[in-house]
Amino acid sequence: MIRVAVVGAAGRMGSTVCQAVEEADGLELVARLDAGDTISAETLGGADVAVDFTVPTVTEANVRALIDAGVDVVVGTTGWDEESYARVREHLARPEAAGRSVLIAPNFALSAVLAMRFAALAAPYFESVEIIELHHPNKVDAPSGTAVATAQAIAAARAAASPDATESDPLGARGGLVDGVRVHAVRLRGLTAHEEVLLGNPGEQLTLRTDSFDRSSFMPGVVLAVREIGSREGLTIGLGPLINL
Ligand SMILES: NC(=O)C1=CN([C@@H]2O[C@H](COP(=O)(O)OP(=O)(O)OC[C@H]3O[C@@H](n4cnc5c(N)ncnc54)[C@H](OP(=O)(O)O)[C@@H]3O)[C@@H](O)[C@H]2O)C=CC1
Ligand SMILES: O=C(O)C1=N[C@H](C(=O)O)C[C@H](O)C1
Repeated sequence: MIRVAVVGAAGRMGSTVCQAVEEADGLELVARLDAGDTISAETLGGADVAVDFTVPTVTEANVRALIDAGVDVVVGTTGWDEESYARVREHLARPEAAGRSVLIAPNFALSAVLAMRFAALAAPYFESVEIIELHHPNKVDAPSGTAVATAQAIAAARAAASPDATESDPLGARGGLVDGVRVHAVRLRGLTAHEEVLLGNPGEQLTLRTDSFDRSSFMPGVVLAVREIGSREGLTIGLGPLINL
């Protein structure tokens, strides 16, 4: 039995994860922590693994506290970058953290993980590429962590910038640049989590689209990560390595 604590347990994702853990074979939910709770071996209730779905401003501090409390950590919270990954690697490399492992994934939905991979595969074959991410209006960060990861994967796969003759854009209507890739964020009531990658060539377009209509879409990936994290070492980024992608 893998004992699981959920941090951010009262949130949209945290509460869904609590339910998924309770329903999963071989997992036992032993602690629900949220804002205002202290992270310690005692409050984690004997957990082997903690799952963090909180907010970008606190997740790194939570991960350090969870490592110090002696648990492996699965993180879905966004807001990570190369510097914060490096700090977690350093924290894990200390002798006191021997045996501890952390997985941080911007998106646990299979359709999104595959869309990111497909976008990187397609990117070198197209002149233009732009990303549109669309989310519920309660989301606190933009662009989405998934859009950032998608743009980074595209930029790593192709050297060329998309052609763009825009000379005047006082309102920033052309979106933000992530590693040279344009990202546009939509916030709309009724949406959950969606992303389109538009790839254009003369006379043709490839559109890759992933839709999470419901937070249940993230649960198989979260449960897989909880089951696998104990057999991994150090920091794993993304769900890809767990599904041979
Ligand atoms: N990787 C993935 O597949 C997915 C990632 N996400 C990401 O997960 C994160 C959470 O999203 P969502 O559930 O919608 O957000 P919510 O705002 O619904 O949930 C966040 C929860 O964390 C709590 N919280 C705030 N600070 C702390 C703290 N210091 N310690 C413990 N809990 C705290 C909040 O409490 P309070 O409201 O009282 O502040 C809230 O209950 C976001 O970064 C989102 O982008 C979302 C979906 C999928
Ligand atoms: O806040 C959300 O809802 C989501 N956040 C993640 C992100 O920023 O990419 C994953 C998914 O898009 C849902």
